[in-house]
Amino acid sequence: MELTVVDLATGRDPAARALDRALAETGFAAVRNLGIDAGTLERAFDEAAGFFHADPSFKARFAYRSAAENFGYQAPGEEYLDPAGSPDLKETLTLRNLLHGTIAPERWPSAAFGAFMTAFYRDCLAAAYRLLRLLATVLDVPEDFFVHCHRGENVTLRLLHYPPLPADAGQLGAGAHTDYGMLTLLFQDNAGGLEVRDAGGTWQPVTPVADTVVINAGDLLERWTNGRYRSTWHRVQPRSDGRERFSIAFFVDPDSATRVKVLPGCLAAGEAARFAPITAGEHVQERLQRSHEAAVRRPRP
Ligand SMILES: O=C(O)CCC(=O)C(=O)O
Ligand SMILES: [Fe+2]
Repeated sequence: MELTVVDLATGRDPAARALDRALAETGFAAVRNLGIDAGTLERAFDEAAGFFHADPSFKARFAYRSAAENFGYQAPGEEYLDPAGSPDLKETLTLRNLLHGTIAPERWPSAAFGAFMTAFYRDCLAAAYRLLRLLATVLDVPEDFFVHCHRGENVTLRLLHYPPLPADAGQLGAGAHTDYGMLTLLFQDNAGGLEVRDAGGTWQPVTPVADTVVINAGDLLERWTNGRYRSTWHRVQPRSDGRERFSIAFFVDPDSATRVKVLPGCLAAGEAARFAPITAGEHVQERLQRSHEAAVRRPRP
């Protein structure tokens, strides 16, 4: 499946219209000229490779402690993005809420790594704000409506590594899931493996498009728009060809206290809201807990 390309260099209104169409049709888009420097992105992948290729005992020093904190390293088999399925084969370093001075120095593999990732996170958030402002124009809310409720408390940078394991029947690199929040930015190498479930229920491999960033709508954006934008199911196939895969996800999730209620502009006259209002923090925590508790409830296969 070729994702619709949304080029931010085409100007505000054309870009907003293209973004609206892509999110309404598939929930996914490939964004060009998002404003992330190519050299910075390359370094982010290099830093991720350096970390994931380190000794398991080193990585374990930065272990993920709880879904409430949502920060730290998880080895392959620790997370179930599909809580009803097998554990994911990926390993991850999750970096949440980097701009508010809450991260203790010992939680970082090194001070330089922490400084770089914090700067990269800031760049990603600025890029995400450009998209949030475009969405505000199409959804007929004040320009900073979404920016104001994404100050960063739940905004999360996540480094992912899919090791080159032999194919393992029934077990995925990342299990089938929808994303929990507003939007996700996904940077990937050219290894492929990402699949999106189309409207007919068929899994479609997503062809990587050079110099674009994949974005997708999450559950809360689906709720805000009364389903106009779909929080589309996706998954990642395991690496079975001896190659490894790296990706970097940036989850743009609303601050916990945000009340997510269907926007009036997304309801036609007389149309009922399909979703009850919900608090963002509760939804995101509930989804995080489920994907992590599966590992506690069930023995490893
Ligand atoms: O690694 C990828 O390409 C996708 C990962 C993903 O969907 C997620 O972490 O939510
Ligand atoms: Fe995802």
